[in-house]
Amino acid sequence: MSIKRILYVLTHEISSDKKELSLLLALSAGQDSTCLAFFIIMYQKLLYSEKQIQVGIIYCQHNWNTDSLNKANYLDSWLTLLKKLKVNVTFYSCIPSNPIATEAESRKWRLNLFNRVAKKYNYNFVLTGHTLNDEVETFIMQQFLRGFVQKEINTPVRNKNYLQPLTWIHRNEILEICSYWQFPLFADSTNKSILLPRSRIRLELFSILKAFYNPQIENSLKQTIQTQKEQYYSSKEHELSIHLFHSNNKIVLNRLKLNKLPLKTQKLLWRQCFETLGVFNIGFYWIEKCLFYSQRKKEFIFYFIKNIQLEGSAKWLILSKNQN
Ligand SMILES: Nc1ncnc2c1ncn2[C@@H]1O[C@H](COP(=O)(O)OP(=O)(O)OP(=O)(O)O)[C@@H](O)[C@H]1O
Repeated sequence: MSIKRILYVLTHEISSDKKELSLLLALSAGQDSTCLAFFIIMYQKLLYSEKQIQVGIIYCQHNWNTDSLNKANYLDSWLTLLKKLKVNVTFYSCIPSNPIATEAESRKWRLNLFNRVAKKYNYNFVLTGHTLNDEVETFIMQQFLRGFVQKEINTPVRNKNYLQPLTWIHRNEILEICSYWQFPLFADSTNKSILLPRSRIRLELFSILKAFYNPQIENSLKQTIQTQKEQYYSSKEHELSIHLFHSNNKIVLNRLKLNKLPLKTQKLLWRQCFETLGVFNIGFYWIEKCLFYSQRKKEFIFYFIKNIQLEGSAKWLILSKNQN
């Protein structure tokens, strides 16, 4: 993996016409975000004559496992190194006011914190070190562990200013870069605990799939995810044009516009509508029902599971949730 290519991707991801740019990097001390930190610093140094780039590094010390203290010490030495290199970086080390018990809670806490710090100090972008493997593992969790980890895999506080510039690189390639450049790393013991669903997928499921079926399983899945994402974003664009009204318990759609969209897009849109009302992973059967009813020109009312109903008239379709 060439450094040039990574810097090229970074430049594209962080495309901004502004002369001044400020980036907040979420550093966990793991290999991926450490590697990203060094790339950002390189990017800052290389572009210094064209752009003024402010770099902030945020580390959240959630203390939900015993490694956190060691990590904090490790980060101190990392910072000393940055000072030696005369790098202009602002560092934010954050500790929760109350103890956090689980990984899911600490994740929620730190995402909120990233947003707050970015807003307060005017950072244009928040960058995380997610890799191709993280995306693939999340995909598997969404497919097979529905409901159980729904809260963990949904990231409600994210917004478009979140960048994940390493999602096209395999974790092993990052490790190679880190070893080659001898970046300081911290091995988080929780990454090895099969009690966490994500680690179990990585350490057990993928190792079996790789050994017996497809050594490139992550890359193959990544392509599927990419196609899904493209469909999702194109349906998001359509969504804006057919939504007339939209709240947590009611969505009004323009039936005529909806019926002009390709079937695939209509299906995705219905799925998104259910998700807006808090119903995730709606079955194919119900989506087919929506397609069937949206073709009907007569007035109708159809009751779904979970207090959801679909009402239709010649022009409108109203998907709503009964609160009682
Ligand atoms: N405690 C934390 N403080 C700040 N950012 C974090 C923290 N934990 C995770 N992140 C951010 O979220 C990304 C993905 O989180 P994940 O739990 O997969 O990290 P990790 O595997 O422990 O470390 P890394 O991704 O750096 O190898 C990290 O790359 C980092 O950008």
